[in-house]
Amino acid sequence: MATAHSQTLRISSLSSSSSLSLPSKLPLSSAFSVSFRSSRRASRPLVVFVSAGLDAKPTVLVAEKLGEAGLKLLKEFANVDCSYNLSPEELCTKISLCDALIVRSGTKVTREVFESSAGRLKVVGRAGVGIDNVDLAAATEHGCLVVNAPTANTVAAAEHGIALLAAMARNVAQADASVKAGKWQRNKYVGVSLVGKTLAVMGFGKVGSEVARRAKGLGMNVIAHDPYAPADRARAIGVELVGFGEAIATADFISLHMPLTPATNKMLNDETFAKMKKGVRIVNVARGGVIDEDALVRALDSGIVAQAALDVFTVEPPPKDSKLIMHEQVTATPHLGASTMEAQEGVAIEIAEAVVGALKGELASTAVNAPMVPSEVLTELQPYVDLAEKLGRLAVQLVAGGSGVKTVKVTYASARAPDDLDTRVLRAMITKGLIEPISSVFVNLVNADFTAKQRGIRITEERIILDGSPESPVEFVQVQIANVESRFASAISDSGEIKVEGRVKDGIPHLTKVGSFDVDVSLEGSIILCRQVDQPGMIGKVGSVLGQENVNVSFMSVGRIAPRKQAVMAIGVDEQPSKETLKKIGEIPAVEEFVFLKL
Ligand SMILES: NC(=O)c1ccc[n+]([C@@H]2O[C@H](COP(=O)([O-])OP(=O)(O)OC[C@H]3O[C@@H](n4cnc5c(N)ncnc54)[C@H](O)[C@@H]3O)[C@@H](O)[C@H]2O)c1
Ligand SMILES: O=C(O)[C@H](O)COP(=O)(O)O
Repeated sequence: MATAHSQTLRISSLSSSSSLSLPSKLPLSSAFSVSFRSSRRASRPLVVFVSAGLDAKPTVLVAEKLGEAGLKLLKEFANVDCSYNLSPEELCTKISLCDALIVRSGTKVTREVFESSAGRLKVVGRAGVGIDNVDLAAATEHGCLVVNAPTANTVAAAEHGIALLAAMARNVAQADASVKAGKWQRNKYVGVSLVGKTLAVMGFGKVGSEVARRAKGLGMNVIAHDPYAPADRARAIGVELVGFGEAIATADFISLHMPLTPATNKMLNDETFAKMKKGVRIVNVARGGVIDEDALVRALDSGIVAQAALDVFTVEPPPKDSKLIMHEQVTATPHLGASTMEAQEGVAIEIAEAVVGALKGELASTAVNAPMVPSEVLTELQPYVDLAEKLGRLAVQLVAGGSGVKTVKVTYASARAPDDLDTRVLRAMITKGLIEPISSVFVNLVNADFTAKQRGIRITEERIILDGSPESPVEFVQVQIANVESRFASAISDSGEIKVEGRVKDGIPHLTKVGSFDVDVSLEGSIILCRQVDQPGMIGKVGSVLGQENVNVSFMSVGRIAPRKQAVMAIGVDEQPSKETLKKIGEIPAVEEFVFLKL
């Protein structure tokens, strides 16, 4: 293998005029401007979700009632259209004029909504926890970020769960209706006590654990079932985590607090009701779909379930003649779990901040369909993110037309321990760099993996663990594209792949290797790569051709195998040289091949 040396020259400014057609047919510009700009800019968004031409205020459609404080925040940044009770058709019509949509649980954000938005919709904010009313797969495919407000209504939901538990046990709703009907039925509405009874909390997350804490205060014996909850968190509040079978078989009361997922759909059904203690009482403030409602009616009729208190239903609002709602042993509320003044103000602020942040290009910490990376990690990774995207852009432009990119290997060399380096953002940005120059697809952190998969590009990642101080997160990043031909033969490494490697120096991304040649050019503006026979005067010759067209050279570097043998010259240019100028470079006798690459 050739040992490549490199010499770096900083050249202030050279220029000229002339031309040549580009050796490849690759479209070099992308439909959207790129989110990561020159690392010399003072403050840059990490991810731009709004299309580039959007200099005017973005438009946010608020499709369900939102607290005033949240609306105020939104209005400071965006045009806010509050249109409630839209039909699905009206929503699809409006959405093409909106950059963000805010909903609660009452609006179905379907695939049709994303399709109708024609790419403009960049953020869906769910003012609450459950995102089962948003088609997440469709959102991801359309590069639309989904954020929720996961914490502000936790206490409200837990309090409602406890309210339903107590109201059910003491027949509060039924007795109230009876008194209002002019009756005085003291013997009919004898209840059951909570103290000393076993409550099974199904789903020991935010709401479930708050319900458990409160139920302990009421003197209940609380057990919980949650396959993903840490046992020590449960133990800390005196709750034992048990298996599903044990939970439903031993409980006097069951309270549901898991999300609706394919795994939890109709989790309580004929089979599971049959395994419960006769006379069990059930509370559901999670999602209606976790119970098979017809099976619950049967279980109530047979007495397996003595009572149910339900805030949520498979279809909301439920049909007026619903046997379940009309059942005497059922207490029902119209999805009120999150509906306290306090929770709604909190949720509105939480979602408004997340949506505004996302529209500004910040990564929301409550993103549902994008990697959640802590902001300090993002800040540290920022120049590497820039590097990653540019290496992807360079690598794909080196591929000869018709080769078809299928296999990409990314290597990160770092002194950090593998679990101390989150490469998801870097991989996404390399994918963005690889795909955007060759398609009209807008790639962001949300849809990068999906888009790569859809295009049949397999991206594998590898780590080189370096000795030494782990001060900087990454020493260098390599992008290799296998099984392709290159427009610039020197970009093919000894092992046969197109290879580009880069580093961050003083906060600025640099290209430091092309194929087997060491170079050093800062990744700003565009780049000309030239292979020539190493000889005196080459830098001057190329520089003066560019100078004649007033093309500003920002950086130049020569990597060579050995003195007077082949060398690769990397030239950073601020402007795009004309075809004539590129042709003149190609005509310099010692130049064997060259390529112009747009960053
Ligand atoms: N009625 C309302 O107005 C209202 C208000 C807030 C939340 N909710 C609903 O309550 C539920 C819980 O909300 P949260 O904020 O506590 O969410 P969370 O994500 O904090 O907790 C959900 C818990 O369910 C667990 N889980 C997942 N699959 C499970 C399974 N198969 N079996 C048992 N546990 C499982 C998870 O591990 C997690 O700990 C959600 O469905 C949410 O939509 C309803
Ligand atoms: O998942 C949630 O946050 C609750 O179900 C609340 O839904 P809502 O915002 O429609 O009240």
